[in-house]
Amino acid sequence: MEESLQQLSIAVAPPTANAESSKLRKRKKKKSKSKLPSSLNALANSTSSLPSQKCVEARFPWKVVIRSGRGRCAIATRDIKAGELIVSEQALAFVLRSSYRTAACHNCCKDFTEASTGIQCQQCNHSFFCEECWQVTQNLHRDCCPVIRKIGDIAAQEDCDGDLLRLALLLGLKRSSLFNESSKESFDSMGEIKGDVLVPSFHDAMGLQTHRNKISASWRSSVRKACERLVDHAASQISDFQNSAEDLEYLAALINANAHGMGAQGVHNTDIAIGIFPFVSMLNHSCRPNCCFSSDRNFMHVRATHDVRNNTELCLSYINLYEARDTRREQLATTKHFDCACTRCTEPLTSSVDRFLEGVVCYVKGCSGVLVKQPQESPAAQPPELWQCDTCSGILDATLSSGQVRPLAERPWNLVYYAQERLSAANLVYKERRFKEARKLLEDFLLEFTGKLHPLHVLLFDALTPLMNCCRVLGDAEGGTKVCRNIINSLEKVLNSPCIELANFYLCLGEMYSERADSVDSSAILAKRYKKQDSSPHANGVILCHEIRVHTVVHPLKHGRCLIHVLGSPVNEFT
Ligand SMILES: C[S@@+](CC[C@H](N)C(=O)[O-])C[C@H]1O[C@@H](n2cnc3c(N)ncnc32)[C@H](O)[C@@H]1O
Repeated sequence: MEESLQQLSIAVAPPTANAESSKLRKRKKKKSKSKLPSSLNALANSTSSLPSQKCVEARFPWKVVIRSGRGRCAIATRDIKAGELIVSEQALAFVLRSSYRTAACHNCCKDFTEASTGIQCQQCNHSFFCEECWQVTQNLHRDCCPVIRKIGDIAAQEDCDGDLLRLALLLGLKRSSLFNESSKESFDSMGEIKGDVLVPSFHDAMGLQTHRNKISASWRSSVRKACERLVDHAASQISDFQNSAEDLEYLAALINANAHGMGAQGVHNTDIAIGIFPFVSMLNHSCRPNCCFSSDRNFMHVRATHDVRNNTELCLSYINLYEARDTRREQLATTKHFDCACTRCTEPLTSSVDRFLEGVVCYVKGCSGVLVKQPQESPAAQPPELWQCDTCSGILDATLSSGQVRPLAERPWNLVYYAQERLSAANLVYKERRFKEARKLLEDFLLEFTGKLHPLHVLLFDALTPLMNCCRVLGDAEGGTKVCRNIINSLEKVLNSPCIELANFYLCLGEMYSERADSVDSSAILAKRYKKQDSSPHANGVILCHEIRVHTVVHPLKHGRCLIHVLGSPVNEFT
């Protein structure tokens, strides 16, 4: 889910499907007899059905079942091999993020290139289309274009996310078309399979979670005001706009709980758009997922990253997984409004890899264990905290004799605090693009805290990516390669490889080998070596793993490397 949406994170009043703005009510009396069909109301409150689930079962190896505490889940209906396609789905609706609105077509999400920059709508000035889409959608777009033009102002004045409002408007239009007799899409229309792709209907989105009762009051207030203004404007501009402010609020909450980022082709790690994919949304989150998703234009593809047994739940990750357990759980609770019940979050901390991510090296002489912070009764409790070693079982608190502990400044809670401060200072310099200084600060930070914090500690890990980038910007591809290898090493120990995070860093590694090969002109021998490394098992690992993400996207790989399908093989076999 997207950061800006998360910041707004949500609180939407329960939709009173029959409540509508007075203006719309008046308008409907005059213009339209249609009202929200009762069966649609029923779907909106249902958590038990996915209206078009027969389509899934007919084409893909999973079905939807309900599990207590997790709602609907996607369950494998046979053994699935790593790399197999779980689902391909066309977006029910999507919007380009405002900062990338010139990057791709607003109808099919195809990237623009230097040669073809897209046609800008001269009415709203916001939307861009490729030539093919402009031919077929310009009339449809003109209907909602005056409203789209207005959304920027409404969002700014009501302190609300414009992209969220645009997507809510598009979903609202889908909803209207369901019971608009003149529309081609009839109320009975259901999702369908076209070719190998699921094309959802609005029905399929209606049972999605919204967590409206858990949303903050400030979000509710700003989104509510923005939706009221949006509805007033839309009702005066769009014929048969059958949505009240409550309806749009409901859709905004649904978007916040379910929207997926969509990446730019050829640029890893960049979400240029957000979209709603009701079938993909059936997959719950796990901090140890067995599937991953990738987007290609306005399609989302999910693949298994591991072999999966029949009857096993299929899960994706909604968040960054190289985070401490508490941080992950807090992120999911505040931005997605649920308490994660995945296996990684519920296994005992003492035997989980999670203990290393916040662990401090044990102070007891001769012990190679890790001190783990013990759960406190109140999460807001102040230090001294209680830390216990996972190996010698030594307990560390403020009362420990001075012989056993390092100076006060190095007690775990102080140590972690100082490390955080130092890393934040270094990151500030990095963000100001003072790369030389930032590199020095990051290297000093690592020097000081390696050996004190556990080698897999998130703070040490978090220093590595900016350090690698500094090396690259400063032209030190060799230094960058070393740091990248450290990142991969930590990721492989912590995450359920192969996974997207690993794939991205393998790709970086391959790119850096390419850069090194290209930059070496004096020594043919060195260039040959780098080229060899570039096409080495490591680099193959990049391709094999990365392909999960870019399955249908041709990534600009150098030296004519081709994408090979060996997704079933764990990355380790290639390192
Ligand atoms: C995208 S939906 C997934 C489908 C959902 N279970 C349903 O019934 O529609 C995300 C929601 O599913 C539930 N969920 C997903 N992953 C979960 C997890 N690891 N633990 C508990 N609940 C989870 C939460 O309610 C979350 O807001």
